[in-house]
Amino acid sequence: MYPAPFIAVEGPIGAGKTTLATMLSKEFQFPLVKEIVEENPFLDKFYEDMEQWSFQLEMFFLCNRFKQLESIEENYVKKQQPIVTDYHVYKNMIFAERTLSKKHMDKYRKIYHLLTDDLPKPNAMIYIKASLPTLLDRIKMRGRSFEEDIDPAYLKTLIEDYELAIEHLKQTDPGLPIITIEGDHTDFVSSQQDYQQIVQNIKEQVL
Ligand SMILES: Nc1ncnc2c1ncn2[C@@H]1O[C@H](COP(=O)(O)OP(=O)(O)OP(=O)(O)O)[C@@H](O)[C@H]1O
Ligand SMILES: Nc1nc(=O)c2ncn([C@H]3C[C@H](O)[C@@H](CO)O3)c2[nH]1
Repeated sequence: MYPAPFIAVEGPIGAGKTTLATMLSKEFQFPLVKEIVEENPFLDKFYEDMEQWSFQLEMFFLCNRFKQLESIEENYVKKQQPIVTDYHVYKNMIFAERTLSKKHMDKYRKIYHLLTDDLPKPNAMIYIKASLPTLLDRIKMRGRSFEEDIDPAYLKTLIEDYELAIEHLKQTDPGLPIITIEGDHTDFVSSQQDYQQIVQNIKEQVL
C-alpha cells in the first residue's frame, strides 16, 4: 500500500479500541500511539459533573491529540512509516458535539479546524461496534474508578453518535477503507479464529 498504512481503531467507550490496536501493532510490527487516559486531570471531574467540566476536558483531549498527531506526522507519515492509533481525530467532534453547550461548541469547532485540518488523517479505519450491554459489561470488567457510575443514557447516545459519525466519514472521506467489527459477536480477545479473521480483512483491504 502507498502511502504507508496509518490505521485508526475507533468505536464507543469500552468497545475494545486500545486492546485491538495493541494486538494489531504487535501483529504487523507497526508502532502504536495510544491516547492519554490515566494522566488526564479532568476525566474524573467530568464524570462527576459533565456540564461544569466538558469544555476543559474536550480541550485537553484536543490538545493532546493535536500534539500526538504532529509527532505522528514528523516521525512516521513524512518518513513513510506505518502507524496504528487507538483513535481517529474526528473523535473530538463526536464527543464535543455531545457534551458541549452551543456557545462552547461554536468556539471549539473553530479551534478544532484550526488545529487539525492540516494534520495527517488515517488512511484506514477499524470501527468496533457494540451494543449498550456489551459496553457496560466491558467498562465494568475494566474497572476504572471514574467510569463506575457512567450513565447508560450517555453511552447509548454515543453509540448513535458513532453510527452517524461513521456515515459522515464515509461521505467526507470516501476513499477511507472502514472495516466494521461486530463487537457483540466478535471476541478478538479470546477467540483466535475471530482475531485472525480481522487480521485477514486488514491484509485484504488495507495492506
Ligand atoms: N472483543 C472483546 N471481547 C472481550 N473483552 C474485550 C473485547 N474487547 C475489549 N475487551 C475488554 O474490554 C475492556 C475495554 O477494552 P479497551 O480498554 O480496549 O476499550 P477502549 O475502546 O479502548 O476503551 P476507551 O474508549 O475507554 O478508551 C478491557 O478490559 C478489554 O480487555
Ligand atoms: N468527553 C470525552 N471526550 C473525548 O474526546 C474523549 N475521548 C475519550 N474519552 C473518555 C472515554 C473513556 O471514559 C476515557 C478513555 O477513553 O476517556 C472522552 N471523553
